[in-house]
Amino acid sequence: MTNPTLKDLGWSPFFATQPDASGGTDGVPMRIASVQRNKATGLSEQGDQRLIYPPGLSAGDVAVGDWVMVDPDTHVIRTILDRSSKLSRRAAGIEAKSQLLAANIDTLFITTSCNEDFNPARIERYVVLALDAGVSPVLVLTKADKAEDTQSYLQQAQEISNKFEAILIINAKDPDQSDRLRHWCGPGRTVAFVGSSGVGKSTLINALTGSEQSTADIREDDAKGRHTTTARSLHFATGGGMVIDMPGMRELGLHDVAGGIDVLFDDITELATQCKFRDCAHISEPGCAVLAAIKAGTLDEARVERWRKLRAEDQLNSETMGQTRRRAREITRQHKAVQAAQGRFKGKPGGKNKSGK
Ligand SMILES: Nc1nc2c(ncn2[C@@H]2O[C@H](COP(=O)(O)OP(=O)(O)OP(=O)(O)O)[C@@H](O)[C@H]2O)c(=O)[nH]1
Ligand SMILES: [Zn+2]
Repeated sequence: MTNPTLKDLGWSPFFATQPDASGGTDGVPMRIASVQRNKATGLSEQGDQRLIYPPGLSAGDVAVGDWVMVDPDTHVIRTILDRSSKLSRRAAGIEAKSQLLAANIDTLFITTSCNEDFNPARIERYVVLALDAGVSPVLVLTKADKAEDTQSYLQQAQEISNKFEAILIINAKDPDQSDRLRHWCGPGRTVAFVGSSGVGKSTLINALTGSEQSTADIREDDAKGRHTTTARSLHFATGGGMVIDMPGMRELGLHDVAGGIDVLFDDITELATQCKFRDCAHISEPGCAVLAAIKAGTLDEARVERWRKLRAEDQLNSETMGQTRRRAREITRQHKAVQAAQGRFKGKPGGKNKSGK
């Protein structure tokens, strides 16, 4: 492939007009293709480049899909440009930390199969993630060739949400069918895949990028499948557009997605405003409009239960992560104060400040 143009890589006026990009500096814009602990890979019109994190910036601050301005001589990242969209989750593990998943995505392909993998609660999580980030969700139902009744899956999917930009039912192994995804991969567009292991994400990504990443055959008795890839990465789709692979996402802990929950469950959100008590928990309160709708048969109780759980999880995670962030800020503040004091002690007023900012 000849070198891509910035536009091929997804560069747009949204990025070009940011002060850090257009401020007359000699920084070079690059798109992050992979993030490792000690380095990142950036793509530019000159090809790919190994990038270095400056002091104060670490791998956790940079997402695959990010646009960064890079020092052309040292290849040190100068700034991360504002993101048009950002996907993050609560990092796996007990510590309440946010983990960046991907940035500057236009479409999220929520992938599941027409079999036991199809799970409304999981699909809703992904939809909330996308809607909250302002990313368009497209539901891709794979293994249609193995299902007896694909229509029932379509119907269930429609009941989950009317916010999907499209619902595709396909055999991911048939190139004519996987080609339908190209509609969202035009030049300059960026798409990402999420879904359980073994649902066909690699098969679809390989079809779009024309490359041969390894796809492991899952055993029928191994419901979780086997993970063949572990790191997130950005690839070119043949015919234009970019694809972000996000493997190994066994858990999707949500945080700070109240807006996305409100949009996905807008009917319940609207009803809840009519409850008698403002702080109604919709469990047993008198005058609860949500419970009344369930009783009248106009609202699915299981869906309300999932809505309640998602809201509770989001509130808990957002709160604990807010505390972690505040604590981290406090530690940084104290650290800076100590550095400044030491700087003064050595006769350097205010401590050292190389950037001059
Ligand atoms: N019959 C059929 N098989 C499929 C379809 N999609 C995927 N497969 C097969 O299912 C297996 C798993 O597919 P992958 O593409 O590796 O799934 P994945 O989602 O990338 O899985 P991880 O890499 O573990 O996250 C492979 O053997 C695929 O060939 C489909 O639509 N129909
Ligand atoms: Zn209520």
